[in-house]
Amino acid sequence: MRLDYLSIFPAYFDVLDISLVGKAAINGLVEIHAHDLRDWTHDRHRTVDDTPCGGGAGMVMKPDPWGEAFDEIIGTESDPSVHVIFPAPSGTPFTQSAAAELSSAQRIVFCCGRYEGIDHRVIDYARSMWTVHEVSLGDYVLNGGEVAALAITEAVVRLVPGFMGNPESLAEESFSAGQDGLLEYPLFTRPVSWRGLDVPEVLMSGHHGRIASWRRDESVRLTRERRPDLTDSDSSGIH
Ligand SMILES: N#Cc1c(-c2ccc3ccn(Cc4ccncc4)c3c2)n[nH]c1N
Repeated sequence: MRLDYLSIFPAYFDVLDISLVGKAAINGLVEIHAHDLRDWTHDRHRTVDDTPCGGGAGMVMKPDPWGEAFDEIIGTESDPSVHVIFPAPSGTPFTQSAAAELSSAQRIVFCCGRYEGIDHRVIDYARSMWTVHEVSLGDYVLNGGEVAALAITEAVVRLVPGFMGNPESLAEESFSAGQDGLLEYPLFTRPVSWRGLDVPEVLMSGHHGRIASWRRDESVRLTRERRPDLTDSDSSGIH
């Protein structure tokens, strides 16, 4: 899997070299390429933004640098196997199932906007050439797309076959298909007693059936408390 990041702050992605994603890069599972969008400007000030047509506050990212960067980084041929991701507050909420789908992609290009966003023609052009995803991390406002690109990268790469030492652990995580769309149950390890707080006795019983039942009950309880929106979905084990 090749991952490209287009941003006016490419140094944001240096962190990928020290993380597990960096290890995946060393193992050849992923290739990481960060690019400075300003490298595709031609004026002295390396301008990437301009005022919004129709007025309004803030600045909008000009289409020209994006188009020239696309030509050099992706090419000028249409290829639906290339996934181009535009993080945006107006995007579709990014989910674990979206991460799972992207984990089989061979090429992902993250377009990290800043200011008020990117000229919409850039997204329209990308849609005419590649598979585009306009996604949002959640209902809060960030200053740009870089943090979202990092979060999406981690969610996707950890699902790439060969990345996780123990792929079975993925099946028990919150939001995974194996968890019936429920939140993960509380976790405990040694010591059994810590500052007057004890590990639930059932977990020390060695009775696998009771342990499984306790864990399921806890997942259902937590999901009902914290994510009632998940309890109505068809994939959840609660109805
Ligand atoms: N994914 C995601 C996001 C973003 C996000 C993503 C890309 C850009 C580019 C520019 N901005 C700043 C901005 C733009 C418009 N309105 C308000 C702020 C961004 C925010 N904010 N919140 C999320 N969950």
